[in-house]
Order: sequence, then structure tokens, then C-alpha cells
Amino acid sequence: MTPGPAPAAEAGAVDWAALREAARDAMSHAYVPYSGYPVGAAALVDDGRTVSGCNVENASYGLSLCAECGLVSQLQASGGGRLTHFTCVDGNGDVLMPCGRCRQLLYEFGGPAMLLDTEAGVLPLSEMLPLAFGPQKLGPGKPGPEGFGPERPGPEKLG
Ligand SMILES: O=c1ccn([C@H]2C[C@H](O)[C@@H](CO)O2)c(=O)[nH]1
Repeated sequence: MTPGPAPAAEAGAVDWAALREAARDAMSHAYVPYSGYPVGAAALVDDGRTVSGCNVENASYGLSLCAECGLVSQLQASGGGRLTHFTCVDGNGDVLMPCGRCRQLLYEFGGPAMLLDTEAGVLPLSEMLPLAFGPQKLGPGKPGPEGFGPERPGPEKLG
């Protein structure tokens, strides 16, 4: 995790090349003895942090963790917040589309407006996960763009 504001420029222009570089760096740490297919993901958080993750496989194949799993874990462990811009790369460092399950993971923390780096350009997540199921379906007061604040679920509300 890197503190903000880089690579998001102060003025709002986002440095996608720097974000892809962060994803490539994460990809270089992937643990992929079974598929041999490393993946790295990186995203900007609404406070300017950059979070990233790599895939981590397991001898029990189905337990393997996608790069996006590591990314959202780092997001939450480093203070939470909302994902605003996301990219994912394969072992060649080329843009990779997140798998379906990971689009749902990203939706939880970025919502429909999160911008995604795709083979067809930068698109909102709403175009990559249309008609999504999300926190809003579970009623008012659930996490979302307006839901982060005093009502945000935290340790004080557990147990
Ligand atoms: O969005 C994706 C898609 C695939 N993988 C990983 C899972 C597995 O380790 C490898 C091959 O499927 O790629 C990710 O990390 N993210």
C-alpha cells in the first residue's frame, strides 16, 4: 500500500500508466505454482492511496485467491475506503479483465461508478457487471458511496 496522492494527480487526472505499473509490481509477487499464470491488480482509493494484490494459489486448487482478493483485503486492512480506479494485468503486464467473481468483489468496494481499465478502454464497472446485485439490495444503511461514514460497519459494531 502506498499513501496518496500519487499516482492520482491532485487535479483529478489519473495516471493509468503508473497504476498499471503498480499492478505489474504486484504481479511479480504472484504465487502460481499450479497455473503458472501470474496476475496483479492495483487500484486507487478515494483518499489517494494505492492498493494492490497478486494471486496466491493453493494445492487445493479451488482455494486459490485471485489478485483482486488480495487487493480488497489490503484495502480494508489499510483503512478501508472506496475504490475509484482499478487495473489488472497478466504475466506479460497486459491489461486483463477481472473474472466474474472478482467483478462482484470490486462492486462491493467501488460500486457501479468505479472506473475499470479494459481492453476496450476505461469503462465504469456498471458496464462490466450490469444489473448487479450489491449492498443496496439489502436495504438502507448498507455500504456504498453514501454509506461510508458514521454508519460504516466497524469493529465497534461487531459482536
Ligand atoms: O480476475 C482474475 C482471473 C484469474 N486470476 C488468477 C486465478 C488463478 O490463480 C490464475 C489462473 O486462473 O489467474 C486472478 O487472479 N484474477
